[in-house]
Amino acid sequence: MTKIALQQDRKLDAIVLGRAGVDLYARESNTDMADITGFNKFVGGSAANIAVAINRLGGKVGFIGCVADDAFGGYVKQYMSGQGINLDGMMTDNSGSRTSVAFTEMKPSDCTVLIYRNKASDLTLKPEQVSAEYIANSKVLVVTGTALSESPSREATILAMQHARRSNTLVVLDVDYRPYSWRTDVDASIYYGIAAGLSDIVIGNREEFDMMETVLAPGNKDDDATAARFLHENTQVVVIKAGEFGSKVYCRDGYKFQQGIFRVDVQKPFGSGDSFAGGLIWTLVNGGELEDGVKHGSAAAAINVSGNSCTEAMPTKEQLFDFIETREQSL
Ligand SMILES: Nc1ncnc2c1ncn2[C@@H]1O[C@H](COP(=O)(O)OP(=O)(O)O)[C@@H](O)[C@H]1O
Ligand SMILES: O=C(O)C[C@@H](O)[C@H](O)C(=O)COP(=O)(O)O
Repeated sequence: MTKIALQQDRKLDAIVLGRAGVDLYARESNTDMADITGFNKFVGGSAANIAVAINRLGGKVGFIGCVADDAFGGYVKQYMSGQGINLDGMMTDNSGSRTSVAFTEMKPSDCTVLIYRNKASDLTLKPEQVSAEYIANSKVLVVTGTALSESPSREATILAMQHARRSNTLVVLDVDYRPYSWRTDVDASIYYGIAAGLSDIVIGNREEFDMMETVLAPGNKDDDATAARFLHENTQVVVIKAGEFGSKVYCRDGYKFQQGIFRVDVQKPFGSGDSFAGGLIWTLVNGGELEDGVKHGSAAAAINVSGNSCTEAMPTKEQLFDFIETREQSL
């Protein structure tokens, strides 16, 4: 079994950096966007989803990001602080930017998600708004990679990672690659390469690692070779997710293992990656083994894809353990 060394004497378990926005989920299931008659409103955005996932399991969570100075920004902050998430690192931008908004169909597969991110507020985060002291108060800094796609958020994100390294705060990179956010895959692979080198743990799916290998190993599809390539500089663990095929985990000392999925009745495919990261990180900050973390992440993801949203479908600790126990008993 593998333990990840963490600083224990910290006020926060994890700070998540990236976007928090509004998710509007179709009221009707299995209906095309053109025929949907209305949407239900939730807080979403990859980083907010991960923050809520860790918080719902019982972790103490902070956030670094930015929303617009408008009603949607107010709604996002009200929801997150209402959940008990510390928002000392959450900025409000009044330059005319807009809080990120996603509209989704509700289908088990081939599900359209339209994300409105013109002049997105989260990408206005500035280096001078990132506090070294705040990050030094947390066991883990979780970076969601879309924050690297544009300046000044890109510089703010790299600075946050450098602060974390200096204060022995464990750095986790969730690749969170949204192709339309980037000019080219070459640009993306360069900045993701820098961020991966600053990270202790890198979590991504095959397509995301393909993008990160654009320059160094174009066309590579071999997970073992990918892991070997990324297990350098500060990186101790590489997690390669594969949706319904589960995930593979590689450690710096050569140890590797796989985790399968928990089969459920899927309502929508999105939210899986964010709940997976939440379950994994929550386990590690509580001193759990990496193998248990990946199992908890997989279970949290299965619960989430069978739910009606991302944030509100994140499980509590009791729901997570009940789910795992029930599934294992029925094997
Ligand atoms: N249909 C599914 N049923 C159960 N678990 C799933 C399903 N899809 C994904 N998962 C779980 O969520 C994890 C992350 O999902 P994946 O789709 O690979 O991430 P991402 O959304 O970042 O691409 C998977 O490794 C798996 O454990
Ligand atoms: O990430 C977003 O901006 C919107 C999310 O909340 C959204 O619902 C989503 O697509 C999450 O998907 P995931 O990255 O597959 O977990």
